[in-house]
Amino acid sequence: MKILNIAVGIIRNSQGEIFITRRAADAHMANKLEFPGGKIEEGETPEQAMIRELQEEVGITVQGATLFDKLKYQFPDRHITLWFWLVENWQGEPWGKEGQPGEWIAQSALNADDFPPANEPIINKLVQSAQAC
Ligand SMILES: Nc1nc2c([nH]c(=O)n2[C@H]2C[C@H](O)[C@@H](COP(=O)(O)OP(=O)(O)OP(=O)(O)O)O2)c(=O)[nH]1
Ligand SMILES: [Mg+2]
Repeated sequence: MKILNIAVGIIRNSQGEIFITRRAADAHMANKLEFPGGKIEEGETPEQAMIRELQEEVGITVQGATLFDKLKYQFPDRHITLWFWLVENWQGEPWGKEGQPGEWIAQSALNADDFPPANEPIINKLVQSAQAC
């Protein structure tokens, strides 16, 4: 059984859109949409890991982030803890630096079915808070 700690960024612009990428066809949760991010390495804090992953995967330099939520999820083959950071200040323009497709999607238009099942409460929280605006 794998135990993984994952840090991801919910990159939100001033129009209320979120930058989403698509996971590779050969990855765990293949072809699902995701918040860019990945595994927290030895000696890193969750925030440091998220900052590194966003530089590596989408080419931005995070300048400000707040913890949006933290949750645990059990897949059949792995137990993961996910740290979701809300990123509203950064330098650069996010793009799929590793060849993965990326796009801006209105926060209110996110669909939990497109994401790994672990993300469901987070997507619901984002959609509900968008509707309240
Ligand atoms: N990046 C990301 N991973 C997610 C999300 N939701 C979710 O369940 N996951 C899972 C899928 C994977 O099992 C794990 C993230 O691993 P990853 O493949 O992104 O890790 P990584 O970037 O460090 O990649 P690698 O070094 O293993 O190639 O977390 C999400 O929104 N974003
Ligand atoms: Mg990743």
